[in-house]
Amino acid sequence: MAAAAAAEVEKMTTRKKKLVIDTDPGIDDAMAIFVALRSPEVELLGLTTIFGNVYTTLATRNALHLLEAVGRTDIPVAEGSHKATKLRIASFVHGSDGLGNQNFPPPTGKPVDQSAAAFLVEQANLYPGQVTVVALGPLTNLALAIELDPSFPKKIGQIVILGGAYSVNGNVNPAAEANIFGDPDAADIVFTSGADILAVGINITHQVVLSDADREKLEQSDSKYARYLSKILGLYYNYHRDAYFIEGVYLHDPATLLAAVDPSLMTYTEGVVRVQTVGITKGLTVFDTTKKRYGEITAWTGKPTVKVAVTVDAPAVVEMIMQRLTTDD
Ligand SMILES: O=c1[nH]cnc2c1ncn2[C@@H]1O[C@H](CO)[C@@H](O)[C@H]1O
Repeated sequence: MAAAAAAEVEKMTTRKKKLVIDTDPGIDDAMAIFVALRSPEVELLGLTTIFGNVYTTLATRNALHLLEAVGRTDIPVAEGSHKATKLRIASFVHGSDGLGNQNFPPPTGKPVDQSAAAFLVEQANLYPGQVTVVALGPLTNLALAIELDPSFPKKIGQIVILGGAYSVNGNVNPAAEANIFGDPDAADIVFTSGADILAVGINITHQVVLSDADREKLEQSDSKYARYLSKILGLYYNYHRDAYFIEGVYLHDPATLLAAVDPSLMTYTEGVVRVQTVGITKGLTVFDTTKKRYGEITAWTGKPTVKVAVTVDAPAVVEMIMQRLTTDD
């Protein structure tokens, strides 16, 4: 009996985290996908695609291409929604092909015959409470999954969101961060859905910088992941130099992926997040720390709380990313 219990404990502690990455690849998305593939703690169930850095069709093509580039065609790709209210594509950050204007040949594989939202609902039903979705683009697919199955928020294990700018300016405009701005209505649905949510904003990811020295190390590494990334990083570096006046690039997506793998890399505070969906502050994430009892009912009152990252061990995150990308399987 004791042995059986011990075996069960062993199974629990060695069980890999089941992840689905909802992604708009994207240069830092490529890094995040590769870090996931190099993470022994992770079982990658699939990729779902979304517009943002590129249109959804290209996101699907790039997701398939990235998996082919590193020999992981065993991982399914489900294509996501093509539409938000108004599409804004960040080709100025990632290039018109989304992968540093390298114009790679088209992938040979195809997405599964199922929408991203249906794939997400299916995985949540297959492994209730065990699937973590790492959402690296606008939250349209997740909002559609909730529409498809209102019990999705309770069945999904956790949703780790790269999205929002908490007490700092946005990166689209002073109000809004790109992923939330991409579909603010979807974001508000997801944030107030009651799912177990961990949000990582650009107040965190702007602390996680890949320096020029790190880039050189990547270039010197002969891991297939580092070799691939070295090809596509140039444009992303140029963008950061021009837009942010920094030598280095922000590791938004891989940092968020690692928060899903090891939440102890960040600290969090809990409260209610609502998203502004109209006007000049469209896409603004407004966080109520629930520290004050307001005199009247507000749009935040009684809404489910989420965890928002407030600090990050940035050197540890960068080191983990570098370690995983500069070694091979
Ligand atoms: O200046 C920008 N405008 C639009 N998108 C950006 C910018 N910088 C980075 N990203 C992309 O949006 C997410 C983080 O907000 C990341 O996925 C990043 O690749």
